[in-house]
Amino acid sequence: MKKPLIIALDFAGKDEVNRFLTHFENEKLFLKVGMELFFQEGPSIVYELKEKGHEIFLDLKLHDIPNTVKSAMKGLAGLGCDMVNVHAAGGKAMMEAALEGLEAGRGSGKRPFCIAVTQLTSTSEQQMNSEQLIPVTLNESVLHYASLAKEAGLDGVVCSSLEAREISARLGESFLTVTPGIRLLTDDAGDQKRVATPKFARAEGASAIVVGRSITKSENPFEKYIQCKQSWEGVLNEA
Ligand SMILES: O=c1ccn([C@@H]2O[C@H](COP(=O)(O)O)[C@@H](O)[C@H]2O)c(=O)[nH]1
Repeated sequence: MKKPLIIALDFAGKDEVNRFLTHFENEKLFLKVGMELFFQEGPSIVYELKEKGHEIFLDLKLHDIPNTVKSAMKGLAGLGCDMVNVHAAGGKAMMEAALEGLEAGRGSGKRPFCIAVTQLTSTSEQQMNSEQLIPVTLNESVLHYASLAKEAGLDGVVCSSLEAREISARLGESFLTVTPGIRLLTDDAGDQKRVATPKFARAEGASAIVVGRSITKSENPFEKYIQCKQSWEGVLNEA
């Protein structure tokens, strides 16, 4: 994977997506389809975006018993997306089952990358300790989930940029660290707790950044996309 900037298409439906994409006429993008859009539009949204030449991260964060996740992944494998994910909290057996499902469903096609969410970037250490009753540091929890994902054979994790460096150091550079919670310095963090700039994410060795509202809610989405891209590529001197 070539260090993509992935745009989170958190929209209610196709019309909004198509309106948004008019700002990106000749760009081939890496787009994230999440629950909001997929639950509204179903598989056709993936087919249509792929048809336009975009790469797709289908971010449905599966978390269920192994048998259910395996069957669901078998279905998702046929959609032609480039990346899918699960919650590492579902456990090693569930993650192994996800891979089995993807292998079973891919036919002659390429298996999409399969990554695991560690701790959501909207979770703080205090919240994790008090609500999930996980009595370790957030860093430890993320590293533990990342190790579990690696043992299960997954291709990488979703984590914040703050944990990317240590994950790569422990689990290897080829183990993907896909990092949401990305903001330029002047952007509002909103519900995100573990936030960083694209430039910081690159310095910490993140494999990919996921940017949603900073671009999608901007008055000039293309200009904001270019700013984020330049910060990610180290061209724009955003701290
Ligand atoms: O830990 C996670 C896992 C997934 N996400 C998703 O990324 C985008 C981020 O959107 P922003 O508007 O840039 O905050 C969103 O689709 C989340 O579902 C995440 O933020 N954190």
